Amino acid sequence: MGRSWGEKRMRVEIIGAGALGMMIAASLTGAGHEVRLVTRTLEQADAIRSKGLLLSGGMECSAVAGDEEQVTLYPSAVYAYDELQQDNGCEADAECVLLMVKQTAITDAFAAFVGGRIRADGRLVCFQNGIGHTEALSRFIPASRMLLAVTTEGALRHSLRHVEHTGRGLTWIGALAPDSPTAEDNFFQKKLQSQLQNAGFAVSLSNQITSKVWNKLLINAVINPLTAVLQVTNGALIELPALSPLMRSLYEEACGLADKLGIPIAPDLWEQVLEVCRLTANNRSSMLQDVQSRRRTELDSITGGLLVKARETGYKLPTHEAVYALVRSIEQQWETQNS
Ligand SMILES: NC(=O)C1=CN([C@@H]2O[C@H](COP(=O)(O)OP(=O)(O)OC[C@H]3O[C@@H](n4cnc5c(N)ncnc54)[C@H](OP(=O)(O)O)[C@@H]3O)[C@@H](O)[C@H]2O)C=CC1
Ligand SMILES: CC(C)(CO)C(=O)C(=O)O
Repeated sequence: MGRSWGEKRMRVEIIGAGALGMMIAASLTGAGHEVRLVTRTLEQADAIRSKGLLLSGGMECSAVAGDEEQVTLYPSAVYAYDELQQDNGCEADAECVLLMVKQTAITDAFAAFVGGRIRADGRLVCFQNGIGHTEALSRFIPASRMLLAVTTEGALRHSLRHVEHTGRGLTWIGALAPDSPTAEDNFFQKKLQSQLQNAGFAVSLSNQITSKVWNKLLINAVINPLTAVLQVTNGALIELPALSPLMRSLYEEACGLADKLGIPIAPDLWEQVLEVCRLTANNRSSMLQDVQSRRRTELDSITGGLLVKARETGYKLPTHEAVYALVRSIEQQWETQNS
């Protein structure tokens, strides 16, 4: 008899217990999956081990909460990165590793660590915004074992263990190397889709995930740097008439590059950019949050990712060059102060 992808719970390892990692870990735990969560610090691992994850928000359609406004959930295991670096008997036995760190955390040493966490028949699913990370990871993990996820779910971290699900969205998942998928590849994707759906997420599979990644990249490349430079919420961008031509230039330059690279962009993407500004009007973009917390932003994977592709193809992105220099200068101010 054939296997059914909905029939069995998954054993999942989530690396990165930030906003997205804690929210998805809590939701999968609530749906009965075996979740191992990997934090950066021992302090956070201890906090979650002793008091659990606190999930709030988004409860109206959550699979875990019923009528509660917040729930506490205990993942099956929690480890700090350093603990897993030591030989502590925690095998790389998850069928699926969900990577939920920011692009800025993906150094060669970290990519090698992630490679060591994937079992021989396991899969890595990368949730990062932007581009460039798969090149670093594929030095340690075969491309055939990597999937990309693009999500418009919103999550906000309030403390080491409290996360708020700030907005329900959609998630697309697809293979990094979509040509000639095996029966095993198809089975895995359908199982992951079914299990995430059963944890309350709206998930679609895509055999054009690169195009989805680029559509989200273009949205981020228009919104994020401008909010970071101007220190305004997403909604303010469409309230300031003088910004409109600048946003449009960023958008058109990036569309021209995608076209040159043969990557399909949704015909209504400009309307989507404006719609994201309207729907998330009061939100601070992730880049603005990073700037305000003096953390290194994902600039190099968003605007910088476009600039790398442009250089490789001899394409010019003057407006993105200018915006890159502005955000990078903001980062350099505090790098100089801290050195
Ligand atoms: N938040 C959201 O709503 C969405 C986020 N995304 C994307 O998802 C990715 C994650 O975003 P988000 O969750 O917001 O980011 P966060 O910064 O909230 O979370 C990233 C987490 O990774 C942890 N981390 C860093 N290095 C390591 C390490 N060596 N081992 C284990 N953990 C590590 C960080 O730990 P520490 O805090 O201790 O430094 C942090 O908790 C980003 O690429 C983002 O663009 C996409 C869509 C929506
Ligand atoms: C879509 C947007 C701009 C929402 O804030 C985002 O993805 C981000 O902040 O990184």
